[in-house]
Amino acid sequence: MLDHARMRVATGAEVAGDRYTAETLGRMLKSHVKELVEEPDGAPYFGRLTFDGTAAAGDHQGQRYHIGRRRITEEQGPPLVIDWRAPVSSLFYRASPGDRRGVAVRRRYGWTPHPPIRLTGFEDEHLDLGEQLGTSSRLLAEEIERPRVGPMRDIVATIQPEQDELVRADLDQSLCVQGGPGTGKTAVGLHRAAYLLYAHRRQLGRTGVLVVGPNPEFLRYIAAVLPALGEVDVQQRTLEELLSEQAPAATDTAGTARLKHDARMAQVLRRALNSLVEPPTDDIVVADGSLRLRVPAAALLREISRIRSEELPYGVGRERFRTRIVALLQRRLEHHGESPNAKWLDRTGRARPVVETLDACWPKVRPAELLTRLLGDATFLRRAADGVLTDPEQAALLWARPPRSFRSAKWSAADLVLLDELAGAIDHPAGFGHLVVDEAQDLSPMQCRALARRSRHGSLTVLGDLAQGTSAWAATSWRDQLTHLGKPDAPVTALTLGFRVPAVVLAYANRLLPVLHADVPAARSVRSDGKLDVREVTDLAVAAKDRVEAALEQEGSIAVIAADGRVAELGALAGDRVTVLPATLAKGLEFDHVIVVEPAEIVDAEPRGLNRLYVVLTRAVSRLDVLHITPRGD
Ligand SMILES: Nc1ncnc2c1ncn2[C@@H]1O[C@H](COP(=O)(O)OP(=O)(O)OP(=O)(O)O)[C@@H](O)[C@H]1O
Repeated sequence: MLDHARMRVATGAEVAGDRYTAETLGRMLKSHVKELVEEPDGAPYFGRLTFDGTAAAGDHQGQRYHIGRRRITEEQGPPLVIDWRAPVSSLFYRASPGDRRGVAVRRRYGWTPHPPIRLTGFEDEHLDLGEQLGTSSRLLAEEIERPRVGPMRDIVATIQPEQDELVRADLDQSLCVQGGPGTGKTAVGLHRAAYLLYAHRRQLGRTGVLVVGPNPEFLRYIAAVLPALGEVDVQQRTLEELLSEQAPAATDTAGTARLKHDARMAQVLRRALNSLVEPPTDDIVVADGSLRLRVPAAALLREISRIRSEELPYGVGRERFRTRIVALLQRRLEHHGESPNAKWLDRTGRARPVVETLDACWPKVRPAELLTRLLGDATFLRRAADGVLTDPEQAALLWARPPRSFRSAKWSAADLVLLDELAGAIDHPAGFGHLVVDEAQDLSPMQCRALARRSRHGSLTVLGDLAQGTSAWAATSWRDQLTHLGKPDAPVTALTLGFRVPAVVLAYANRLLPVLHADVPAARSVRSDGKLDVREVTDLAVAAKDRVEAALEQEGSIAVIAADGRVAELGALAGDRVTVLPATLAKGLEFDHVIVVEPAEIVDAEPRGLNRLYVVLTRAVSRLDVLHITPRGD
């Protein structure tokens, strides 16, 4: 393919007609070559389907196809390798002896994990003879047991049938995946993004796909998956990055933050906005040549109430009001036997009396301006919050020392969410065609609304685990969370097969489940390997050092995870393969060997500390060491 593409660059330059066409064509061909050259050095294919000659095989009777990350073609003839996302490839993931649709043999290929890429073996399933390996596939086991070095990898070669169903769900289908630790939620979400881009390239090229993750560390870990699948145009952001370019410059107390994240705040903000709309005090009079066109205040008031009943975004309402005023003036003009043109309409919309009425009755407003007023002016807040927030709640919202102007206001993280709500109530933000939301159990109702606004005309893939909820507002029901996300009817599917955490480690962590206040099915591991070592020690730092040294004798990544307050003291253990990680940043990550230092401290550090511990204990791919001084039951 590369040779052909290069040749085309050469001939293209010679044969193209005028200079402009030649240049455009040349650029196009060159970027194609660049794309091919930059293709990550991966296995050219990972699977093969052999169809039988029966009618069930349909168009594929007697055919044999190789399946890979990308389609590979020669200049002519059928493709040598079919894209894993093509319709026929779904049989590679889903065909079974009971429902084989003409597939006689499924073959999986194994390759060396690093360049130079060499084929190491293959594995056949004769579906026509009733063979099915399922999760006992040796190549699947090798793939999931392979040491984790560097960033997260794609799973195209081993996507499981229940994962594939989620990956290939229709674009207009929003869905929610409740999955225990390591069941592949993140992997499914990323592969779904890649699949949707393949199946709806044009539509999504226009509207965009966005992946939202909990923090920058997590995004760095997953960043390479989509590019490895050839998709470089997906935006991957934290919610904070999505909502605001500014970083928070103030902090709220826990209680105030919680209140600001409460869904009732949306109502308060909406009421504050609406309270800016005032009835007109005077008629509008516009001079037009010798005519004086008048619209009575009563008519203006009627228009205002009509527009308000439509519940448009505030800014759209203001423009609608302008249009209606102009229409009323136009009617007066026509009354005098004149018919106005577009220029007249435009000019009148900007005429001083019209703008004055508009500014008086439906003033322009900036989110920061309004929020400053709301948090700084007890009377204004009371008007907006009366009957929605209690008196103590209102008092908790008010700034102790209001800033001089909205320009010098210092916003907390929660304030930035409120500002986004206001911006969205003034004018709808641009949305995405599809949004993948990871760790969605941790989103507050107000954060959910921010995402709902951005997917009004698109669909959502919502991923999470109620048992791993650690925020103060963590969800306890997916139905409620989906309602805040604007997709109340999205089906919730559970994934329970764990691909990361070995059975012995998962069984240990799952003992926490009954106290996590989450009604979720326990995950069970497909991995029987792995090691768990729980030790009572006398000196945590010395013990941690000792465990790190032992861990370094084996292959793979190592993480020392401790309560945030203890991390500094362990910092010196960090090294080439060793990460020292505060418990609050462990979410979504994975390491071959995890050393947890003093679980009791992790639990005590925050209100949902037990859930945090559950997250921390389930980061291990192969080995988990738990070091503790404090005896705590088990
Ligand atoms: N079908 C599969 N084949 C091979 N590996 C898989 C498969 N599904 C998931 N994995 C691997 O299992 C690990 C866990 O997957 P992932 O991080 O997507 O799980 P998760 O459900 O998001 O976990 P958590 O909730 O703990 O963050 C990853 O390394 C992923 O590549």
